[in-house]
Amino acid sequence: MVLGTGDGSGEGGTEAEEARKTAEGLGHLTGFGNQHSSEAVPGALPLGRNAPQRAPLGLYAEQLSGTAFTEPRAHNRRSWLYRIRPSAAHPRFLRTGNGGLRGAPFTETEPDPNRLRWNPLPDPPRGTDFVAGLWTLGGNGDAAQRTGMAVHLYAADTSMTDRVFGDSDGELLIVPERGGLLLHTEFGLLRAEPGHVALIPRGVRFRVVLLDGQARGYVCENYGQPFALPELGPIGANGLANPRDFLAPVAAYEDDADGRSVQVLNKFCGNLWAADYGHSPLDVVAWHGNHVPYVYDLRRFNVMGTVSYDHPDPSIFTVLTSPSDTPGLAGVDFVVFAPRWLVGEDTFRPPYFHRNVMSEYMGLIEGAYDAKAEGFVPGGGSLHNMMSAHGPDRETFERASSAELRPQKIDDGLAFMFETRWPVIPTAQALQAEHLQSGYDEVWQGLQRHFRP
Ligand SMILES: O=C(O)Cc1cc(O)ccc1O
Ligand SMILES: [Fe+2]
Repeated sequence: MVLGTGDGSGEGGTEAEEARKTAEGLGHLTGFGNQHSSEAVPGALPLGRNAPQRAPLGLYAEQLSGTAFTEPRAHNRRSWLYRIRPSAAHPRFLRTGNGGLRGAPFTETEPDPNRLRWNPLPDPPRGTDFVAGLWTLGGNGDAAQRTGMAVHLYAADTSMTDRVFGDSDGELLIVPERGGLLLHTEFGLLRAEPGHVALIPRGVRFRVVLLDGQARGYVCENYGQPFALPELGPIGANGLANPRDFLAPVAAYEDDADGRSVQVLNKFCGNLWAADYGHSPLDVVAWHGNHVPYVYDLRRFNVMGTVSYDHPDPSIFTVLTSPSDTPGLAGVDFVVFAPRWLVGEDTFRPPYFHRNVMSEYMGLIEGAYDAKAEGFVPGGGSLHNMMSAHGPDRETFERASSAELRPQKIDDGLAFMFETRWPVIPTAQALQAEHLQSGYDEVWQGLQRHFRP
């Protein structure tokens, strides 16, 4: 597929309608971590070698490495791109404004043990695109050490046209809450609707077209090892997120007339840098490899749970995990609370009261969450940092303690969690935000004394 460059004036419909038509007709490749390959023009992919003396069709060969050359095969991520011009053909990057974006290390505020909860981001000023609409809530680790993560939110009302974004600091797990996204990446196009997640690997350039005229959601920026599927252990060979439900794009390229200027925004060690390319950097005609973007529909998650008693730990809901050097201890896990049946006998069924060494940022994509009767709303989020006491609010506790324990379908919501081994240090803007809720502690007030010795 050869693509227009999206100046928003396509004939026969609005930009959003055109984009939706494109999004609905997209092909894709399936599987997680595969060695995929794709060519938009037959013969563009060299056979039998990666770097022939002259690449086919006059293309330039370029390797994009997401892991060190020498990492074990099981972890190694790299792709070969065959493009109209090499990425190296660019002028100097210059610093540009970071807007609401912040990076690790997070040192603006004193680490705060309090439980915090936010309402959704306010609507953005008109003309805000995805990158301009990014707003960092907090994070941990150090981008320069390739450890830790950041929690960002975004609110946008405008498509990116003459600019693309790439993140040297980490991969981006995008969780749309409102408005579909059409992601034009170096590898081709992906459609991500609310209820899907999209992953843009470290360094991969992309621009975001809005399918519904406005968009809102969450982003987990993972500075550490790339997200992988969790081991299944005694669960067996199937279940949780099944590899074949991950969709990678097929090759599609933009071929501009010379002279068009495209701004490439690069996030590097927390700051934004910009360079004007004289061509579209989304000019990859063919590619192969496993450092690739993908989307996953969270409703495909094969939920496991108890069929006897007790509330299983939410690690059973892990979609993707970024491992650390310590087995079982994730830099960050992405966990989904998807529709499921609750059947536990003599069991307090909602999430239990707990204090956790891991830090939990939670967001809501739609509906409600079974631990919170009120105040945790779609587009909002909560932060329960290392060892902070939390769990069901008063209303949920009272209801669930006396509920009749019939099999019960939870199908009125889609919540998720970024769970990380280090505390999430809020940014100054997150602590000063008008949409930070006051009085969150009150949801646990009034839990009665029931002790009868
Ligand atoms: O705090 C939360 O709501 C997340 C969570 C859910 C659950 O089912 C068990 C533990 C846990 O931290
Ligand atoms: Fe929790």
